[in-house]
Formats: sequence, C-alpha cells, structure tokens
Amino acid sequence: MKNIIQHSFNINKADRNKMNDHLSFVIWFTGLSGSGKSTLANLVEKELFNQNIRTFALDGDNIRSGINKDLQFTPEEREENLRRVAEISKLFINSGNVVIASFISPLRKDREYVKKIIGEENFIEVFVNTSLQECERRDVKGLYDKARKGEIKNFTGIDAPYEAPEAPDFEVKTELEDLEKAVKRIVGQLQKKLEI
Ligand SMILES: Nc1ncnc2c1ncn2[C@@H]1O[C@H](COP(=O)(O)OS(=O)(=O)O)[C@@H](OP(=O)(O)O)[C@H]1O
Ligand SMILES: Nc1ncnc2c1ncn2[C@@H]1O[C@H](COP(=O)(O)OP(=O)(O)O)[C@@H](O)[C@H]1O
Repeated sequence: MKNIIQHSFNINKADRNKMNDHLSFVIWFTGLSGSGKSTLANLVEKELFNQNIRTFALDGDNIRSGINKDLQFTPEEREENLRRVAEISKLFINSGNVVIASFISPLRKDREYVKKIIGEENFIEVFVNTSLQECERRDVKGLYDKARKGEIKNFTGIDAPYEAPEAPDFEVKTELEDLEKAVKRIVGQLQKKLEI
C-alpha cells in the first residue's frame, strides 16, 4: 500500500502464544444456513475455554449487525464480508486467541482468499455438512420459507450457490453424527495443533 509503512512492535504473536502457553489460529465453520455452524462452534469454544484456551467467536449474524452492516448478499458483498472477517480474524490470532468463525462462506474462491489472508498454517476448515432438505426442514429463522416465496433474493442453496469444501480438515454430517461426538472428535484432534 502506497505511503503506508507498518510499525514493528516489540511484542508479537509468538510472545503472546508463549504467555498463554498455546498457539493461536482460526477454526472456520462453513455450511448452509441452518446447517449447525453456530451450534457446533459454540460447543467447540466452550470445550476449549474450559481448557483455559483463549478463544473468541465471530459469527455471520453478529458481524453483519455491526461492523459489516453495510453489506448485503450479492457475490461481491459476500466477498467483502469475508475479506473483513479474515482481517479481523488475523488481528485476533495475532493477539493470541483461537478464533471460532462461523460463516456460510459459500464459494471456494472466497474461502481460499480467507485462507490466504490468514495464512494456510493458521486456518482449520470445518465443513458442517447438512443437506439442504434438512436445513429447510429446520428453518429456524423462517428464511428458507421466505426465499422460496421470493421474498429474499440471493439465498444460499435456493437462488445462490453453495460449493462444498473438497478437502476440509473436519467434516460433520449433522444428520448422521451425534453432536457431542463431533465436538469431542474436533477438540481431541486440536490438542496437538495448540501445543507450542
Ligand atoms: N440471502 C441470504 N443468504 C444467506 N444467508 C442470509 C441471507 N439473508 C440473510 N441471511 C442470514 O445471514 C447469515 C449468513 O451470513 P454470513 O455472513 O455467514 O454469509 S456469507 O458468508 O457472507 O455468505 C445467515 O445466518 P446462518 O443461518 O447462521 O448461516 C442468515 O441468517
Ligand atoms: N448436529 C445437529 N443435529 C441436529 N440439529 C442441529 C445440529 N446442529 C444444529 N442443529 C439445529 O439446527 C438449527 C440451526 O442451527 P445453527 O447452529 O443456528 O445453524 P447455522 O449457524 O449454520 O445457521 C438449530 O435449531 C439447531 O438446534
């Protein structure tokens, strides 16, 4: 960036990780609306928090009612939404936190972009795999009903695409796997990744 010269501060991510006695990275939950991203993210965060891990959760609905309230759901606005979330995640990672991020993030290219901003080594992808049929059946917020009636445009799964990850670090098939089991599996496998 022209005329911007970053200042190098003495205290960095490695210092904070050392002080906290664990590494910091993002656990990125992707999946359809109603797939179970927030539910799973919440339980994973609780488990980590109980292990004295510094965590911070970022969620689509929360971010979109604050810092990103200027953005809607066109492909360009989703990309900008996710770019900002990636930059915010990076700040939290550098502050020593394990970031628990749940965003539909429907396009592979946008998830790749997020990964590039955050750094591949700091990005753990969890695919919350729930069929569209089941998400529509749950329809907790009544959004699928509205989308089917044409009252919401660009709704993921209805008139906007969702591209499933090809090689996620974790995949949770919520219609098949018990929620508690999935949380245990994820948190169990994260232990090595947390070690300094
Ligand atoms: N058109 C459309 N498509 C998808 N979702 C919609 C839409 N309009 C509103 N909502 C609500 O916004 C939440 C998704 O926001 P995200 O920031 O995760 O979306 S994205 O990653 O930028 O695609 C999503 O939350 P979740 O259900 O928790 O996924 C919806 O509640
Ligand atoms: N593993 C699961 N099995 C069954 N129902 C689930 C599961 N995870 C979430 N749900 C239910 O699905 C609905 C949507 O979950 P939510 O976490 O809000 O999804 P998202 O954040 O992806 O929109 C909620 O009613 C929740 O109780």
